[in-house]
Amino acid sequence: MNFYSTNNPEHRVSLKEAVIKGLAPDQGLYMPEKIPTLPQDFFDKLPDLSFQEIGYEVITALFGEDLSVEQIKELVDHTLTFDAPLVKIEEGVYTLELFHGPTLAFKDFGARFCSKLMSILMEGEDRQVRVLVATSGDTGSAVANGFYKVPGVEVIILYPKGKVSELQEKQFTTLGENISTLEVDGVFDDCQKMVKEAFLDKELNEKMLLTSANSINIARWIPQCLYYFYAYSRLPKTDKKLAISVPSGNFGNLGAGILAERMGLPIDTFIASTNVNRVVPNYLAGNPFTTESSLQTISNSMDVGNPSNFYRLLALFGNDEALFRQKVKGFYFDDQDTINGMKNVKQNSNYIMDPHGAVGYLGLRNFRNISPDEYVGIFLETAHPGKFRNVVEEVLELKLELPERLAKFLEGEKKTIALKNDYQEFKKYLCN
Ligand SMILES: Cc1ncc(COP(=O)(O)O)c(C=O)c1O
Ligand SMILES: N[C@@H](CCOP(=O)(O)O)C(=O)O
Repeated sequence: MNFYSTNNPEHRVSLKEAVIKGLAPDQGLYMPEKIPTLPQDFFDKLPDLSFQEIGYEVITALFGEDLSVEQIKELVDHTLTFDAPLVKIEEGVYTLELFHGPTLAFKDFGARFCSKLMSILMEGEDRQVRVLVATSGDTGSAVANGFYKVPGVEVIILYPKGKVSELQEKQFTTLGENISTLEVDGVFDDCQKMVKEAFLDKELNEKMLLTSANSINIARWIPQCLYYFYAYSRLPKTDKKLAISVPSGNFGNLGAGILAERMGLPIDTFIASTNVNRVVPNYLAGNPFTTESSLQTISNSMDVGNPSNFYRLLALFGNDEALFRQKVKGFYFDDQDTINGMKNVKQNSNYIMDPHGAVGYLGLRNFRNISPDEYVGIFLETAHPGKFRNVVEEVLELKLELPERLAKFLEGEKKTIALKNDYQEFKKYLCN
């Protein structure tokens, strides 16, 4: 299958080119030229399939023309090595825990898939690839982990100084080897802008092979649709309509959910839940889409004012804005709302949410307040609360037990390079 650019549907490239380039030359995002619909018998048998079996079928439908059966099996088996349990929080409300992977965040699914797919596509080539990543916290750690010590790959992570949690920072600045990190004097959107500029810099691209492991890259974005199928498969049988709330920043995760729905998964409504970086909820409320400088919040990984995936969301609805606004509802919450949500759920359900999951929970609660009996809802819990332990411990007045694989990062020594918020400085770094 070929992939087109959201900026120009005539511009089409192969799977390999879309993955290796990451971003289209016209700055558009690559999209599958056709979205396959899965057959009804796949949906009928979903509850009986394992996560991996679901993965084989979905990935075959999307990449079956380009990859062999063995390659698809290798990819899915490498990605789905941990579970994503669906946990009941209260009547009609479930959370899908996406934090059981190596770095305890949902990005682990996409990062593992991306690194394996790149190695499959680059097999037999002796070119060195440089993977550039902009992160507000979790992408950096997941990608660093997913590509750690992978031969022929160098990863360079840009992150905003002082705006990621202590544990997130430790997870990507302490590894060394093929992972380098740049601490940028700016916000996440500045990091993202510099990375995108590098992909479009002709001079730079003549000297080196650059690619992305952010959700702009289809190899990071598409596999995120797998756990929506899995969530649906594990939901107790119900006649109610399904609403899924996605705590969002760069909107790759929500986009992957919409992709699953376009492939036939019966999700009635999506809820785009954000912190005060509310450009998408503003748009969904009927305003024109505008970007803003990002604001710092306690759900820091969602502090994005210029979400990369906005035009991909629109493309998934055939650029039909009315349909987009009908299918996706937006809500935003400030830090005090988030704190109250975390406290209420701990008190009423004895469940500890991280601040991002809490924003997802609140979006679902607001939506269900409108018509509670019609819907069953799932909100995505996108990171382990321990990654944001300072916030969680203070809000809930408790001491969190850190999983061992998280605690061990605290022992490592942070190694990073300070970088001005200036593209020329970044380019100089890359050329040295
Ligand atoms: C914990 C957490 N929740 C939510 C998000 C938002 O996801 P997306 O950027 O796909 O909207 C992120 C960052 O991507 C994250 O790290
Ligand atoms: N919230 C993200 C920002 C980058 O998102 P991505 O999905 O486009 O990689 C982060 O955790 O870094």
